[in-house]
Amino acid sequence: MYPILTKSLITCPIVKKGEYNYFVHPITDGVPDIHPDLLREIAVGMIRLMNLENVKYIVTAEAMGIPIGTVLSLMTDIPLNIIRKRKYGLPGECDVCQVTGYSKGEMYINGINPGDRIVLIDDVISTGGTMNGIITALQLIGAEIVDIGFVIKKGSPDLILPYSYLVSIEVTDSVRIVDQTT
Ligand SMILES: O=P(O)(O)OC[C@H]1O[C@H](OP(=O)(O)OP(=O)(O)O)[C@H](O)[C@@H]1O
Ligand SMILES: Nc1nc2[nH]cnc2c(=O)[nH]1
Repeated sequence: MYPILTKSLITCPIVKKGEYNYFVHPITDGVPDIHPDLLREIAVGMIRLMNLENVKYIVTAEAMGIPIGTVLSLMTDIPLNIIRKRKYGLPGECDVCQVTGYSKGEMYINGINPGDRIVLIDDVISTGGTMNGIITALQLIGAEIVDIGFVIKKGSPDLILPYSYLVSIEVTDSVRIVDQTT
């Protein structure tokens, strides 16, 4: 179903971050480079998969949600809202606590208002820590989360809302494809 994405995953390197098996891939790291045919395959797949009806923003997290979010925005004409790792101190700025399998930090939401219909997208979900923090903050703001989509599901994340993905993987000393959406 996603031949370019699956081939790129099977061949990508793994590095250790402590005990965490971290796969290094064009879409999740920009390394070694991002090919347009891979971006196109992913964007078409995500547009087919997601409900984008009357959506005000495609919302994604800095940094690696940005390439996919940009392509989706260009293809759908829906504006992109980026949750940043930089604090601006603007009125209404909302803090997000981010915990992943290998890092902890803060992210900041600007420009989303109560009642806004939004979709959330990201390159990968692993523990679900990043997206659960984002969902909780957006629910506090009062945004309407219409749909959530990832390119890659790694392992068995625990997310507080339903979501879809293109390809599911397990990562040990290599990447194994578990399933793909059709
Ligand atoms: O489900 P989780 O365990 O939370 O992991 C998923 C998050 O990890 C990556 O971001 P990262 O914080 O590495 O930042 P980057 O996009 O700047 O590389 C990825 O872009 C997701 O946002
Ligand atoms: N590139 C990359 N990003 C991640 N985000 C969460 N887990 C991973 C991983 O294994 N690789």
